[in-house]
Amino acid sequence: MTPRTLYEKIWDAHVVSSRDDGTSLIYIDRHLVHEVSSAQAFEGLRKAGLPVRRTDLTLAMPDHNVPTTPRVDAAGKLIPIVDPASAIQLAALECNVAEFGVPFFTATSPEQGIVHVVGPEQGFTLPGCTLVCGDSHTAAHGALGALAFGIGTTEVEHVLATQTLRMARSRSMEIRVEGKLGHGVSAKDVILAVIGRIGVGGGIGHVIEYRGSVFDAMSIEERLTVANMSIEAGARAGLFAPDETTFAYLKGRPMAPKGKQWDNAVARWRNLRGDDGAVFDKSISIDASTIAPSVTWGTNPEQVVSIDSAAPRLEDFADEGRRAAVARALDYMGIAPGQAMVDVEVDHVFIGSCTNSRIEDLRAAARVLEGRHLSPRIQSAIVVPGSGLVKRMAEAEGLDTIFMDAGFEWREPGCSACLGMNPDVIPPLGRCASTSNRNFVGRQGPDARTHLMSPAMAAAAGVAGHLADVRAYIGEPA
Ligand SMILES: CC(C)[C@H](C(=O)O)[C@@H](O)C(=O)O
Ligand code: SF4
Repeated sequence: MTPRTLYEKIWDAHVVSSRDDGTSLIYIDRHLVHEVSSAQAFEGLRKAGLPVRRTDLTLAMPDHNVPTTPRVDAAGKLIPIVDPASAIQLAALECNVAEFGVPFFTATSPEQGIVHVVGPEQGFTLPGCTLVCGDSHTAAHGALGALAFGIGTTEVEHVLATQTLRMARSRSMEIRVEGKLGHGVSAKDVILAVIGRIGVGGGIGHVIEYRGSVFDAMSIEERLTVANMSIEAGARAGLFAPDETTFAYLKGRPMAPKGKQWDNAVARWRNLRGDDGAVFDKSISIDASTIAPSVTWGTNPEQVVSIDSAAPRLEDFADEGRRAAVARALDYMGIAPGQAMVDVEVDHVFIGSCTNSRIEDLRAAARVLEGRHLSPRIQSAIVVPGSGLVKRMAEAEGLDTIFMDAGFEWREPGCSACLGMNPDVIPPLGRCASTSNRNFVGRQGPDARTHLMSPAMAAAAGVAGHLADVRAYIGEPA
């Protein structure tokens, strides 16, 4: 048999039927549902008189529109949502899941959070499964060896009705990072470096497989950060082969298999790796020692540099079109060509999003903040845990106190300031050190300026009041 990549193996195992036009009907093992991309899909089912085919493989929760301020008052009574559009979205999801019998975490359940944080945390996401969600960052679940795709609302309806999806096969791409990461270099810096190298279009049409010693050494939290941003490189999905780290992470999770079923599952999952000799359509190799703590300077995640360097100069770009694009990005960001990144003053800090709101992210930020305080420049600083479970774990460790002593607000789980869809927005011309994944024009609010970075770097920027090199805040390597 021809050696196959991990992607090819999972794909082949899920093909229901194939057509001459190159598309296949793929079986879907898991479906996550949130309020933004599901309303019309449920409406479609209702009109067609169809049920949800496999409610047991579906899990819904609100995340994008929920306010991150307290949801119940001191007496335990629900606090109504002020924004009418959000209130309608959330009410629609609640009606839909009740009518169709879909398992649901309400905005006040302890398990609620961002779908991409909750899926892995609950053991809903499993190695070798196909997982979809009407959300582009579904790629994150590839961290556990799930073939995970973001889909549109029409496809959400198709999956709800049939538990299948029609898709064309993607090309395969290997991203290999070998060596040892330097002091203060995080998973976020690795994926920003990858996107900086291959560009926001570098992964188009491909499923990325992350391989090599750096990825092998990563925790699941770190792998989730990397896989999450596969989509920012244009890729269809990102995959890590499951290993002992994966099995240890999943064991005992509420929705993961138990007992004999667990043992059987692990035995199966051990085969989920690319065969020796499998050929990728594209292979990229990066030396870990070339990756530094990084920040974006522009308006897409590819526009990234190491913190100890400067924004580009226009004369660095021979191509006129590129030069104009760089000039536009710098202008939007209010950064002078060639300006040193550490000279860029910051006035907002956002620690959260499905990229960086897990317990390890919060620990990394808290480590920088312990015994320190936000700069008086900072107008808003919020920490938004990715889920209720992350929040409670952090509180049990005293991280909330560290954040609040440093001047941060400690919020309820949700997408928050990652995108301007709820009350957490960055004001026009406000500049935010953000642990999220998109720095597009207007992403965090109209005319807001976003610098993407790791949680530790965002904490350091908050303390300094300008973009700052985290290495100065975390001491020497042990
Ligand atoms: C609102 C939602 C559909 C969207 C996505 O698809 O990713 C959002 O999560 C985002 O990050 O921009
Ligand atoms: S946290 Fe941000 S990137 Fe993630 S799902 Fe929510 S809006 Fe999308």
